[in-house]
Amino acid sequence: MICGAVPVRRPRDVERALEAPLTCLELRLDYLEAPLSEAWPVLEEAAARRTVIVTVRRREEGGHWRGGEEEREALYRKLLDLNPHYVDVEAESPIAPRIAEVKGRAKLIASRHDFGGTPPLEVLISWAEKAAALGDVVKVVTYAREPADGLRVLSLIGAVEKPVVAFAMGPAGAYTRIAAAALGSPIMYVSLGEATAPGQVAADAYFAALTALGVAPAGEGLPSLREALDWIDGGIMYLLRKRLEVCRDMGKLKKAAGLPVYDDVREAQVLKRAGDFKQIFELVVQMCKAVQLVA
Ligand SMILES: O=C1C[C@@](O)(C(=O)O)C[C@@H](O)[C@@H]1O
Repeated sequence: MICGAVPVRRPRDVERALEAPLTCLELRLDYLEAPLSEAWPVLEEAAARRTVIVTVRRREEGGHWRGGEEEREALYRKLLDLNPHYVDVEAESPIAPRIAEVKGRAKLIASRHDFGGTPPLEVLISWAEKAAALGDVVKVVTYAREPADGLRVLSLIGAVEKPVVAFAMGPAGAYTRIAAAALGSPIMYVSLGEATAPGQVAADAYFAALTALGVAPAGEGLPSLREALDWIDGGIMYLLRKRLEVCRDMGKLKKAAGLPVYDDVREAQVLKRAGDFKQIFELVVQMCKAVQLVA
């Protein structure tokens, strides 16, 4: 399940997230600035229309919560009135066992986040075991200082009885966001604009990567095929935005070197390579020339 991580400061943040072609949203209420009463209607709408994870991430684990623990627990208890599919609480926090008692039908994601690094494997396993004793789903997310750190975190997937979400944050851990999906991690987090963690990949980029690797959804029937199209369209839009960024950089270099924007020979090569997509690429080339002109 690919989950859009939403920093919920005000109702509009949730309204925008509901426009994304994602079936799952993580509502990060530790960011909340508006009164809860003002956000409540759209939170109810989100819980009715999407698979929703609610969480109020504490500061010690990279969250934006600035209040006290009593207030945080009260907010969690109120959020459970939304009947969310999941509630995510840090396994280490004193409130976790109490939330586990009152969670109702919501599944508890017992989580552990280390934004400072990635501990030795035995420590990671102890975190996963503690979380498995408390929650329905285990989540361990650390920061990779080097690529090898990610391998230790990924090894938690399948290491305990409960489903495990495990990957590493940061540039060195980026590959684990793909590998974890391939290894069967049940929930993966993507950004819908503002990332909620270092190394978090934009939804469209994630679609492109998983589709390219054959890890995109391939179910039966129209809904699954429509989801696959959403993923492919997202990947196409991501790569087109990337192409425009490269063209803007090219425009700056050409201007500095006194070179013309238009290069007919290069343009002919691109359109020849486009084959059956020549008409589409004629428009793409026009867009890319336009951004070079104003670079
Ligand atoms: O735990 C996670 C994963 C995450 O930290 C990430 O790295 O994408 C983003 C958080 O919002 C979420 O609660």
